[in-house]
Amino acid sequence: MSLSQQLPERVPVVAVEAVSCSYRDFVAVETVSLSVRAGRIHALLGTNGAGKTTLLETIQGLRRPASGSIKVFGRDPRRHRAEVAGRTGTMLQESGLVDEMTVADQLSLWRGVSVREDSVNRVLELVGLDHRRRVPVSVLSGGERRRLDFAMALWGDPELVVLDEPTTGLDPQSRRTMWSIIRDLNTRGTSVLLTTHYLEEAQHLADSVTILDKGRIAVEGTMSDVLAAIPARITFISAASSAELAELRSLVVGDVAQTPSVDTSASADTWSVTVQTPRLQDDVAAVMDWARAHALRLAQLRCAPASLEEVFFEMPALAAGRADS
Ligand SMILES: Nc1ncnc2c1ncn2[C@@H]1O[C@H](COP(=O)(O)OP(=O)(O)OP(=O)(O)O)[C@@H](O)[C@H]1O
Repeated sequence: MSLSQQLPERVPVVAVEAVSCSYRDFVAVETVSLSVRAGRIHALLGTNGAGKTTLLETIQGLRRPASGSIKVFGRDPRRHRAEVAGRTGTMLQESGLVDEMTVADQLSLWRGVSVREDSVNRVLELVGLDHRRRVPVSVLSGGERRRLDFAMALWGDPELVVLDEPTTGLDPQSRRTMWSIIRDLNTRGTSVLLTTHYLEEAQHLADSVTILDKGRIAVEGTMSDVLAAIPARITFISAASSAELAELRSLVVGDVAQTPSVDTSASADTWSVTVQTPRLQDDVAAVMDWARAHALRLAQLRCAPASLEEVFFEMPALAAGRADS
């Protein structure tokens, strides 16, 4: 069990309260609060320039917030920089790799700098770079450099891992490998704070999420609550009559939209039907009962909760809802 797991559940590993950060008179982050609970993965998302990197750097004690409070492991990360850094593995967007060194020498150098013990072989195997150990860093591909950065962040099994766009530049297979390493870490109790522009990545990995827009929180909550803010969808193609579709409207909780089907394999007079619903399970049951009662075939039937991508595109409306509440 890691030390962060020993923190009482109510004490977050990272606690950011009403933090604002400025570059001279430009406010990059405005009264943002978030927390990373022990053993959980939190995703910090946002448009370009939303303030994610500024906030991550401030959480690591590299910048002083203009106002608000930050605690990491219950400590001020600026005043207790060495202690916090000793328990945190960090992967920033810009790495501090030395091009002239071999991959293995780079990690040996890291061993000398880090307060955590580990072996070069273990971390190279973990990130799938063991076959590149003798080549200079300068010849690594962009994706391989990211993996070496990742290896340094994982050095010595830190309690908290902070990842700033960890999979940018990785091919889809390497991205999946990194996801599985992050999931494994998390299963062992490591807490993770990550930023990413890949919404599928955040949805796949994170337990909770904060979405920033121009330095302010637009959306926040557990992943399931955030996804539940947008209606789920049931879609199908059917040759239902107008009367049958009218009946469907009366049976489901959600809204029913119908358009003439563009499915060339379907016969004429078929409809593409979309049910947008806040209660997916109830409405799936209602749709199936309705189809059975009328002996209707539902072609291309799909049921899916909202994706984080849809949440992202609905962000202005969701942010307005937050402001009103
Ligand atoms: N050193 C700096 N001086 C002045 N402004 C800065 C500085 N660094 C960042 N900014 C500005 O602060 C805002 C937030 O930048 P930040 O890098 O934190 O955003 P981000 O969300 O990480 O963006 P991206 O997704 O593009 O990496 C941006 O408008 C950026 O131009």
